[in-house]
Amino acid sequence: MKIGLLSRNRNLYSSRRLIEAAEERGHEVQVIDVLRAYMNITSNKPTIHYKGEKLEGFDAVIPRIGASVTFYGTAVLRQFEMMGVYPLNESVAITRSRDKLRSLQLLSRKGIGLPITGYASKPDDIKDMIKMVGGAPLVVKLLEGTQGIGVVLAETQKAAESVIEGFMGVKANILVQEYIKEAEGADIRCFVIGSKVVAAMKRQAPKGEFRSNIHRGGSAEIIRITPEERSTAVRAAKIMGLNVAGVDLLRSNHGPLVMEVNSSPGLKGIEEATGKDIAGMIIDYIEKTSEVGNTRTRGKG
Ligand SMILES: Nc1ncnc2c1ncn2[C@@H]1O[C@H](COP(=O)(O)OP(=O)(O)OP(=O)(O)O)[C@@H](O)[C@H]1O
Ligand SMILES: [Mg+2]
Ligand SMILES: [Mg+2]
Repeated sequence: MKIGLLSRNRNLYSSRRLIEAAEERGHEVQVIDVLRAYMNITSNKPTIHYKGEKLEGFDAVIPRIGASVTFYGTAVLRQFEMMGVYPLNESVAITRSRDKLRSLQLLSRKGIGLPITGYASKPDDIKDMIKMVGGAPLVVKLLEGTQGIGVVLAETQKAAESVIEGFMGVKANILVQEYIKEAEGADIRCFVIGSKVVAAMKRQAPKGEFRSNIHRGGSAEIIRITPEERSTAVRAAKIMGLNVAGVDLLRSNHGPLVMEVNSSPGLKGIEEATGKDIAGMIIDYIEKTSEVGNTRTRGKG
């Protein structure tokens, strides 16, 4: 097969591993920096050019589109879809998963367990909003945050009020969420391929910290998950329309709660923690599933 890897940097661990796994299996891989691709959207003959040449003959594309290039990156991916190229994850599913509110709404509609979550733009009554989500302690999250930055635990009503007021004062988009204390500073990353969790790791925050992000000093180890956790992760990926997803769960005393569903989950942490060849499994999955039009949007993007 000829596989396009949509990635801004071929030297990142995930890109390197995917190239390696594809080449080991006899496939040809071209790395495409989406920002450098340009497209012709004339009726009926979608084309993509790259460095002066037409991109042709691809059987599949693997999107590894960073959050900061979602808009243009998904447009390039959509163009591939319109050309009949099989996408590992579809553009519509990626767009959907990048919108945290939309994702939570979709998951809630299907009855997936979620922490009680509130969202507001300019509430007149912050006290009532806090009451609505069950009161302090609360987790307040900047929607644009990653790696745990902008995730704050407000332990008291007063702290919650002032954190929310503070974020709103600088016009930040925030979520206000029930604090799952019994998770004890851990979350579980389930790596889903197709309809299976192929690997799972537990990330544990250091002492005195509730955020399990590796960037915040968290540590990762392989973990056995329960059948309920397994089915929750698989269902969440499916609801988002993602073939490959990183589903983050919190263990609450009323079952697994989905924190988020990631459409370009990194391979480094999970391969190191579990010793599994996730890149190889992704390429095997593409071999089994890549067919023209084998997407929910039937190649219409
Ligand atoms: N409602 C919650 N209850 C308990 N712990 C939480 C809750 N929300 C988040 N955490 C902890 O804080 C960490 C960071 O939160 P989250 O994953 O939402 O933000 P982020 O990692 O900054 O964002 P992103 O994953 O998009 O980069 C989680 O991994 C988890 O350990
Ligand atoms: Mg996170
Ligand atoms: Mg996240």
